[in-house]
Amino acid sequence: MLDLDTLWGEIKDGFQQKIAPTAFKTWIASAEPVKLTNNRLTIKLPSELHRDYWQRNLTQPLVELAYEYAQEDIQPVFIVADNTENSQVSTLEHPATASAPFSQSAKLNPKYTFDTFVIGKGNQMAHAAALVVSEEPGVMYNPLFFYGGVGLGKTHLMHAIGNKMLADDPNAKVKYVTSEAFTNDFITAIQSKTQDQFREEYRSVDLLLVDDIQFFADKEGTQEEFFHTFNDLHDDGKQIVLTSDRLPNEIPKLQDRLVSRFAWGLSVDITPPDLETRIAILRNKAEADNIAIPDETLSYIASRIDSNVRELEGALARVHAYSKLVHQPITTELVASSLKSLKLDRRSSELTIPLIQEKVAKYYHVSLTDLKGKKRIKTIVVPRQIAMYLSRELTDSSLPKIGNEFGGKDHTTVIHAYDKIADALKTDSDLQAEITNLKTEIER
Ligand SMILES: Nc1ncnc2c1ncn2[C@@H]1O[C@H](COP(=O)(O)OP(=O)(O)OP(=O)(O)O)[C@@H](O)[C@H]1O
Repeated sequence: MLDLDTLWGEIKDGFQQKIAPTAFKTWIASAEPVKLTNNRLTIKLPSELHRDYWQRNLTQPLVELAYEYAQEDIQPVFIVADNTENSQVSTLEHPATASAPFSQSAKLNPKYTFDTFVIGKGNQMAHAAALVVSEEPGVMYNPLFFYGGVGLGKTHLMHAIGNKMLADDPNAKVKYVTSEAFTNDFITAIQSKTQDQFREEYRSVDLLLVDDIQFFADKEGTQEEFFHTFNDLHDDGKQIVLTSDRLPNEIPKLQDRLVSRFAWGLSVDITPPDLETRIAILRNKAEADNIAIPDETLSYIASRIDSNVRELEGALARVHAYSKLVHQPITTELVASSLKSLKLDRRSSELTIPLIQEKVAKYYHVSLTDLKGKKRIKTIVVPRQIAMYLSRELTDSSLPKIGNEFGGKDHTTVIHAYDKIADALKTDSDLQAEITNLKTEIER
């Protein structure tokens, strides 16, 4: 009589011999055997994307492995765990085309690989999609669109795709840009009349990675150019990967035709890591940087910092620096005092009103002059009030000083702005999220 656990154990062992560790971690370790009746093996998978991958690539090996062990024909049945409501899959297929030998132009961070990425609930699907795309670029999910809050690993995954593709084929042409760099390149091309070179550069790649495309908002000309770049690459079956802090249809002033094209592939969100994942990320990082730190102290840091991974890594680096400074090993007490004192130092010395103004202006796509000016248009007034609010929250500056920094406004204007935002924050969840994002950006 075949027993579920033993059979699954054998199948897992078999896969471990057959496929690479990253693939094993992504596809096999995340699968859960549920039952075995009449030689039908029910397997629960974390998402539809995982199910598609199993059906396409792993079913046959599974049947063979099961037969090797049990001498029986086992038929797998896949069910999907119910946690994929945020993802939109469309299965437009495009044949992959052979890549030409181009010179490499990617500026990828070599540390951002699949191996150094910790998989958790909030990023499991994004990670799996990234792996599929790196293995078969231009075939399944094109474009692949990652969205989510700051510092959650979107850029990391994007680079991991590029790094994997180059490891598999060093001649592949991979280009990584932020949307701002794309815009700047485009403007330079117009100014220097080198549009042809610009097009050649962007339309001859095998993989185009564009980070933070929310900054395309309002830039008509750039969007037009990007539309054509996108079409050319997509028509040629070249892979495009995009990231943004929100879904395409939530990006203000993003042309409808871009929004609809971005929906052709797969959009997948990344949500903040849970406690276990945060601890695992910290442990990996501590090991990679040779930092000796007890488990309970790792848990303490992970429980204190829950917003984003960049902050988590920053905290570990600060604690490490502090322990060297005071010549003491890292303990929970040391961490508590170092996080506290460093936070206070930072508050008084680095957080200035101009820094807050710069970040707020960038976030809402308004100019610094307008932010500090007198225009009464809503799209400028609200960011101005938010910048005043944050100046009062995050610095020790007096009301008159804040008013002064905003083009010589009266302190009553600052009080009014502060109250308005504080009031709206009680009920407006969008505003709450924006303020949280901004604080993270400012305190980064
Ligand atoms: N799951 C993870 N495992 C390991 N490291 C991670 C993970 N998620 C994020 N990181 C690390 O956190 C840092 C921030 O990640 P990243 O820059 O990719 O964030 P992002 O989502 O692109 O943020 P932004 O919107 O600000 O561009 C990086 O150093 C990255 O390596």
